[in-house]
Amino acid sequence: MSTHVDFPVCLRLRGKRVLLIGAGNIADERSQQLVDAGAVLHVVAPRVSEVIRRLAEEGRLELTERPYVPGDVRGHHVVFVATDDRQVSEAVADEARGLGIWVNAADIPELCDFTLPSVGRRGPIVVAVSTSGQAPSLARRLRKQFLEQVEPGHVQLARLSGWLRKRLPAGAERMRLLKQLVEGEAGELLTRGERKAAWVRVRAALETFGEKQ
Ligand SMILES: C[C@@]1(CC(=O)O)C2=NC(=C\c3[nH]c(c(CCC(=O)O)c3CC(=O)O)Cc3[nH]c(c(CC(=O)O)c3CCC(=O)O)/C=C3\N/C(=C\2)[C@@H](CCC(=O)O)[C@]3(C)CC(=O)O)/[C@H]1CCC(=O)O
Ligand SMILES: NC(=O)c1ccc[n+]([C@@H]2O[C@H](COP(=O)([O-])OP(=O)(O)OC[C@H]3O[C@@H](n4cnc5c(N)ncnc54)[C@H](O)[C@@H]3O)[C@@H](O)[C@H]2O)c1
Repeated sequence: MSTHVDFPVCLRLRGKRVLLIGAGNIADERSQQLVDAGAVLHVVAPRVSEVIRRLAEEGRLELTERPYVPGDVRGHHVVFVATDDRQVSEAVADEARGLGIWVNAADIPELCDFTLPSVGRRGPIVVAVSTSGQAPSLARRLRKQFLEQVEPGHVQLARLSGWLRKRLPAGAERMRLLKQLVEGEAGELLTRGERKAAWVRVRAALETFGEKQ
């Protein structure tokens, strides 16, 4: 049994050119996630699902309705293949590899430069579970369980931390304050839904911000 582990990252795809070959069931969810992430998405496929057609009509992706042809991959940062034809997936992966462009082939690990974890979201919080390719359906089950543990208070806490990050100058004191926000009383109160009491603690901490520098 393989003992390797994959290296997890969160890609910032806003404005990046992404190619998706195939427009069926698997491509549906991929295209929605990629468009939500702000990717400039180009889909190539002869048969197109309703979801992808609607996204194209809304101008949220570019659609080319024909089979893949060599040359399609050039000019993209990353490529996803989700076709029902293994030979097509191999040809796309070959072209991508020749150009040094990273490729994911749905359900074909040996063609993948990266694999996809099972993903769930609550606001800015992302739960992603990988099993290093061993058990995708377990990844899905665990993702659902972990996501249930993310409370509305956690989402508020993440948003508050993000808001403070933008407003306070970076440095040791900000780091201390944000760590204290999450690990201390304010975080505990927010997680329990006691927003007013939490805000009193945050204001007190902000009033003394700058004095300890
Ligand atoms: C997590 C998720 C993300 C996503 O796809 O978005 C994902 N697969 C999901 C579901 C799923 N896939 C399969 C089943 C049927 C049960 C089963 O076979 O176990 C189910 C369960 C279901 O459908 O409920 C079949 C399957 N998948 C792969 C193989 C090939 C092989 O193992 O050799 C086969 C056999 C094909 C065959 O037999 O022909 C391979 C991969 N699938 C991966 C990701 C990557 C590893 C992720 C990890 O490390 O955990 C990797 C390596 C490559 C990749 O695709 O990136 C998504 C859940 C999304 C969600 O949360 O809903
Ligand atoms: N749908 C599932 O739940 C599921 C589960 C496990 C594995 N898979 C695997 O994932 C892959 C994709 O499944 P799916 O359900 O999305 O298939 P699908 O039949 O819904 O869609 C296949 C897509 O591939 C496109 N395609 C075919 N030949 C092409 C070519 N030459 N160039 C470009 N596009 C081409 C088709 O036009 C279509 O849009 C398959 O290998 C399937 O075995 C799917």
